[in-house]
Amino acid sequence: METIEVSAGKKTYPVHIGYGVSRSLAGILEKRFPNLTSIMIITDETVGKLYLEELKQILDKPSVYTKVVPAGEKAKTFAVYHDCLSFALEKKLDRKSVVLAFGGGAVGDLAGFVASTFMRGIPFIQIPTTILAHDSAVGGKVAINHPLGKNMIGSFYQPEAVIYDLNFLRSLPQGEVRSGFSEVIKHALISDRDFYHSLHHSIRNLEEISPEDLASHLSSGIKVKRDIVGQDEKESGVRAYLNFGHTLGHAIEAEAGYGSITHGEAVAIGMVFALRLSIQVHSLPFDIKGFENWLEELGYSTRLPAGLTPDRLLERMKQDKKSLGQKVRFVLLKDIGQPVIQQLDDNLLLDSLKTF
Ligand SMILES: NC(=O)c1ccc[n+]([C@@H]2O[C@H](COP(=O)([O-])OP(=O)(O)OC[C@H]3O[C@@H](n4cnc5c(N)ncnc54)[C@H](O)[C@@H]3O)[C@@H](O)[C@H]2O)c1
Ligand SMILES: O=C(O)C(=O)C[C@@H](O)[C@H](O)[C@H](O)COP(=O)(O)O
Ligand SMILES: [Zn+2]
Repeated sequence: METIEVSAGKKTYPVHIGYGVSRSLAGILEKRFPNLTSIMIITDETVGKLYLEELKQILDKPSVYTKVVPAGEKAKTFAVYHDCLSFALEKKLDRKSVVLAFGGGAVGDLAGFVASTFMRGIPFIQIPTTILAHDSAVGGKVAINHPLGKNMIGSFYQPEAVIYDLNFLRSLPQGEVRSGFSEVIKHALISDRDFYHSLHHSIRNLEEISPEDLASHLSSGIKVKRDIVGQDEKESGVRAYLNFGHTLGHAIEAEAGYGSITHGEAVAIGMVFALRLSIQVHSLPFDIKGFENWLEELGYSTRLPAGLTPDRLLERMKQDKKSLGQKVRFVLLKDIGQPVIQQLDDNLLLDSLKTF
């Protein structure tokens, strides 16, 4: 097991990562919350079926209530958010209660937003169960979607701890492995040439990553995130680098319909697009063809899904949270590990989308 300390704003919390770390949950709760009154687990239908009993046995406590929400992006809606708050009120949660976010990034984002707003904020713990959640469980961005844009309703609200038991990852379907790994690639591209090259050279098949290598890649990704969030909790500057690939990625998710393409697969397409722009605008020295071939070998699509038009995607990108005055701001790379944020002209974006 490894523990990575994350400092964000005034708060520092541990990320415990390793195979079997969830066994320490009861001890962590007792130590951190001596006056705990009740626990609300928020999980989704899939994770609930697979692992809820196991989690409850580890907790072995009275006053544990479970709210099961739909799997995937369907959880990140106003209706489900409302249901969770009603459930918390019905179960008489109070300010000494704790929310446990047990699932992937969708559950983590929803549960964190519930915790951040219930009684103006009660503590929560992230217990991530996907590869992607090495990213989503750390750093305190919590949100639900709006039909007009991804993660538009949310807050910055840090968890008390992240307990990342990699044993839960064993049941992930291949598409979710791929989705999650896209954020690992993102963390490598924005931070460190060696990290990126080690992924590129060693991974030819996502099904064949050894448990040790997986733990090491996830830990490296978390450290990239820790370093950035430690400098800029609320995205007034460098935190935007974590949005590499997301300007187009989020536009694709919203335009295609939330859940019709996974977050990571949309981000992979967004990264290819951002890298192509980086070559054009900053003469980024990068073998884009080699990168695209590698992604395709791993099963990613590197082009826009059918039916999405450049005009509509540009309109979506103008609604991105990084945009200012309807001017799209992109994260580009000057080199691997050297991200920059840059306003781009609408015509350049439209032309690039048309030929993408
Ligand atoms: N807050 C952040 O910083 C941040 C960062 C990245 C992504 N996100 C958000 O995270 C979400 C994507 O996260 P995700 O990919 O984890 O999605 P997810 O939570 O939707 O999980 C993906 C699918 O895998 C299933 N699943 C989860 N754990 C499983 C397991 N152990 N075994 C089998 N199936 C399992 C889920 O039921 C779901 O169907 C998006 O909404 C994205 O916007 C947030
Ligand atoms: O933590 C961040 O900051 C990120 O941008 C991480 C992203 O991977 C993640 O998808 C995040 O939810 C996007 O944030 P948003 O502010 O663009 O909604
Ligand atoms: Zn993301």
